Order: sequence, then C-alpha cells, then structure tokens
Amino acid sequence: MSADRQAPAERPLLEMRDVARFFDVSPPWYQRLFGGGSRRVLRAVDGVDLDLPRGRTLSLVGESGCGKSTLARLAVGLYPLSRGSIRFDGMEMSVRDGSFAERRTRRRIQMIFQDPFASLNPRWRVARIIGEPIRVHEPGTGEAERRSRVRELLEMVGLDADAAARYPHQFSGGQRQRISIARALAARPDLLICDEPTSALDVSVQAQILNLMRELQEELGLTYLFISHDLSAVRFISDYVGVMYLGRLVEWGEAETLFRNPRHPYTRKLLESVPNLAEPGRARTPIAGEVPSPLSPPPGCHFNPRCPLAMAKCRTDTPGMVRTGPGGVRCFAVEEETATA
Ligand SMILES: Nc1ncnc2c1ncn2[C@@H]1O[C@H](COP(=O)(O)OP(=O)(O)OP(=O)(O)O)[C@@H](O)[C@H]1O
Repeated sequence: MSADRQAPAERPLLEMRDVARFFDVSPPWYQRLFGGGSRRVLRAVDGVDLDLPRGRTLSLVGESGCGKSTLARLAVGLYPLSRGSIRFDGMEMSVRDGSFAERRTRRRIQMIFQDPFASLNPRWRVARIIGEPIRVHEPGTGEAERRSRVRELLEMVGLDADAAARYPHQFSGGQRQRISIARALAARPDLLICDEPTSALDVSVQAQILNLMRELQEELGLTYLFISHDLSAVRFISDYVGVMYLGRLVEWGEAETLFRNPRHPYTRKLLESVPNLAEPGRARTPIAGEVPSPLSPPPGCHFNPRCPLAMAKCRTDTPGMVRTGPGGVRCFAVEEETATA
C-alpha cells in the first residue's frame, strides 16, 4: 500500500480512477468449442471516475444490471479491479499485500447489505454478531469492555441493551437492519457502503432507517456510498448522485442540481420514469426500449439506441466527461449545448 501527500482536508475520502471490472462469463463448453483465447467478457463496470468527499453521501442510481453493486464491491475490496485504481484516504487499495497497513485501512470501509436476515448469522446472538468485529479489529479489548461497547452500539442504532441476548430471527426487518448497522459501526469505519439498505423494508420503516443513517452521519462524521433504486430515498439522503448506464458513469453532480436540472438524456428519462419525482400532474413515462446486453453493448455512447438526441457520432464515438459545475456529463449533445452557450 502506498500513500501520497496531499492535505487530508481537501482530498476526497474515496477516489476512483478509470475503474473497471470485467467478468469472464464463457461457459466451459464455449472455450472447448472456440478455444481458450476466445472468451465472452461482460464489462460490468468500465472506466468509472468518481470522487467521494469526506462526511458526505454519494448515491449510485441506474437501471438493474448497470453495475452499481459491482462498483460498490470494488470499493470495499470484494472484487479485484480489472483496470484503474481506487484510493481510500490517499491509500492505493488495489495493492493487496496483506500488510497490517492494508488490513487497518480496509477495516475503515464497511458494507451494509439489502437483506439483513441473510447477512446476519442466524445461530449467533446479537452480542456475538456485533462483538465479532471488535474481537477481530481490536484484539486487545477485554470481555467486559466489549460487552459495554456492544451496549453502546445498540443504543446508537436505537435498540435496547437486552437485544444483545437475542437471535436475529427474534427481530423485525427494520430492527435487523439496525443490528447490521451496529455491526458495521463496531469496526469504527469512516466509509459505509450501503447496497440497497432499505429496499427489503416496509415504507414506514425505510424512512426510520434513512433518518437513523443521517443522524449517525452527523454524529460520527461518516461518509456513505449509497445504492438504491428508490430515487426518493436517494434524494433524501444524498449530497451527490452518480448515474450509471451499462457499466459507465454517464452523469454525476450535486443531488439537488441533478434532480432539478438533469443534463444527460438518460438521467432525464430515469427521473421522468418515477411518478413522485416527475413534476406533479405529469404522467410517468417509462424509458423506451430495453437495456442492451452488457455482453455486447452498442458502440459509441451505450445509450444511443434509446436516446432521443442521438447523433451520428453517438453511434461510433464514446463521449468524454464534460464538467458541469462540480459534476460532469458524458454526452455529445450536452457537450455541443455547453460549447454554444
Ligand atoms: N460475479 C459475477 N459474474 C458474472 N457477471 C456478473 C457478476 N456480478 C455481476 N455481474 C453482471 O454484471 C452486471 C452488473 O451487475 P450489478 O449487480 O453490478 O448491477 P446493479 O446495477 O447493481 O444491478 P441491480 O440493481 O439489479 O442490483 C450485470 O450484467 C450482472 O449480471
């Protein structure tokens, strides 16, 4: 792991540069038939540049299969990168040398999953579930101190101390997600990667969890990378939003600006497709056409077959990221609009 010198205050906590992750999805028979050199490669994430400032929330949105979860998993180190680099607090995370510095840095990135039931060990009491990260990351901690820290964490997420003696199945979905959050916090993270943390919950419970996340962010200075299909939740919780389409980031910017004035034709369509985000009284308009297969994405801008503004070059060339205020847009039409403005 290596760190470079830049004042920590100005440096984003997470910096992604040209991040890509490809999956080899050739079935064994395919290789037997066409040879080892001929492979079917799925470009789940392809060339994403993104900065996440400290203490802020950046959400990733986009239709199913656009690469949000893969990008989140790359950030937490669950997959190796196929290309590019990820820096966390100035540390290059693609170098996996198993060193103490690497382990200490990885502890500072924790993940919360969509289904709290599947991600909690059903045979462990809550005390052990939340106590385990403390045992792993702070091995010098005594039993009494660990128990007291578990109680403190339960209180932080709004659960009574007697929850410690119970098993995950004895809790509701919302309470289980609180336990998952407490477990993540037990590792004293700076960055929480939240992959659809509320989508398995009832609507009223979703709001409680989002409020809790905001309170914890304020209290602990946490940074969130938040993934959700629920654009209302995204609008509520985000400082920044990144829009993905077929493995690429097509637009990003400050949340309110992006929701009020989306620039990329795909972002516009995505927002129009959500009833309560579209202007009141305006009908919901689903995005026309199917998302192309990530195994053979269209050349040029991936969105061109569905785009109302597509020009000839959109079918052959890939647009670069044009800066718009603190964000950016990858679109030739926006590029021309900006150049003539
Ligand atoms: N381990 C894997 N092996 C092969 N393909 C994968 C793997 N993980 C993801 N993919 C593929 O990569 C693409 C992006 O998937 P990903 O789960 O990142 O999308 P997503 O935007 O999070 O979707 P969703 O919103 O449905 O969770 C999809 O086409 C998916 O099928």
